[in-house]
Amino acid sequence: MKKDIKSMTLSELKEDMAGMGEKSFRAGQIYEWVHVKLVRSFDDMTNISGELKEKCKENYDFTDLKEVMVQESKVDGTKKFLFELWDGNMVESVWMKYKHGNSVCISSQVGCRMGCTFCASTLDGLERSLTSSEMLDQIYAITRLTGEKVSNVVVMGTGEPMDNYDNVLRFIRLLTDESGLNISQRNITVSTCGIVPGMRRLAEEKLQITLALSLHATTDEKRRRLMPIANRYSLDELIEACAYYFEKTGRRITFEYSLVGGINDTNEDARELITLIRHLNCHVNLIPVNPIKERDYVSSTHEKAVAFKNKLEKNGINVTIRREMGRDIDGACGQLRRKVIHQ
Ligand SMILES: C[S@@+](CC[C@H](N)C(=O)[O-])C[C@H]1O[C@@H](n2cnc3c(N)ncnc32)[C@H](O)[C@@H]1O
Ligand code: SF4
Repeated sequence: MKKDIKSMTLSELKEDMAGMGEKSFRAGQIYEWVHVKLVRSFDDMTNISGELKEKCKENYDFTDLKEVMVQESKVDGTKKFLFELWDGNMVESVWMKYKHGNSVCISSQVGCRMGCTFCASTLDGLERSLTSSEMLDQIYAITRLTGEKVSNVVVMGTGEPMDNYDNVLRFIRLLTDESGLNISQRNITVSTCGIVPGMRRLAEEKLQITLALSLHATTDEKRRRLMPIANRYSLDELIEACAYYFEKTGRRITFEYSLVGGINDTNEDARELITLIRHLNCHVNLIPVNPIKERDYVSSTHEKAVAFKNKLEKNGINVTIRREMGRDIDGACGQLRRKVIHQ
């Protein structure tokens, strides 16, 4: 079986080159073509001999994505890309322009098996996990297509990163490698629905990335109604895992809280949330839920969202209402892919 060259570290590639009787600087050249110059095939590597290119083609797969569709928001310029993978599966990625730089939201799996009731990504279950190279490809393709540098990456598209732990970790190491795109760890956020062993394992890696926890409810009972994963891990365990992440990394936790009208946006919910997290070094991101047509959840009103935010703020909690990016372009992740595969 061929190896996936884009998922290999520079030292792994050096070892391989030595095994092929090549000089080690060749590994550096190839790595630069792949991860800095972002070429799409061995044939584009102009300083590599024909003979070595052939050897590489025999030994390695070179992943690439096919752009299927782009939607551009007329409101804020956000672009949503639908890409086709080598096996015909599709993934979505989103490009957002902020004052501090360009951010890309990538998918980590094709579909998801976590079953959160408000999420379009899980409606068809999990197809498969993405390789590290397929996660990098989303960023590399968007960089080529927009002609602009990406400075921030959020693993918040379709999929549960902790359900694909090893590939996600390798992806982060490659993305932050100084011989590659060299994106700062501090500019990377990984969002999880709350798989406690994965969160603790990530804490042990002592990376400087931000861990975002999709909380969405303040009691176990309410959370179980929204997110099946809450049957496996209690809020107490989750909060302890968050404290552990901070203890190991010094990075404050982000709590994602999608406001669903009449479900989790009351005054009482705000009070319970304060009690739950006030002892933690954290930030809360309130996200008015993006309704999907398969479910009858509605977004909280703007007034409710502001009242919720004010209550948290008065109690000393850092909080923002997330700017809704690209609502006019099938904003909730997983919607565009479903629209295309079910048409
Ligand atoms: C799609 S998930 C992917 C990362 C990870 N699986 C998780 O749940 O955190 C990213 C974020 O989008 C949120 N989300 C999913 N569906 C949404 C919707 N319809 N409206 C608003 N947020 C949504 C999730 O709760 C989560 O906070
Ligand atoms: S919110 Fe995250 S974990 Fe839940 S179904 Fe969607 S992608 Fe999966």
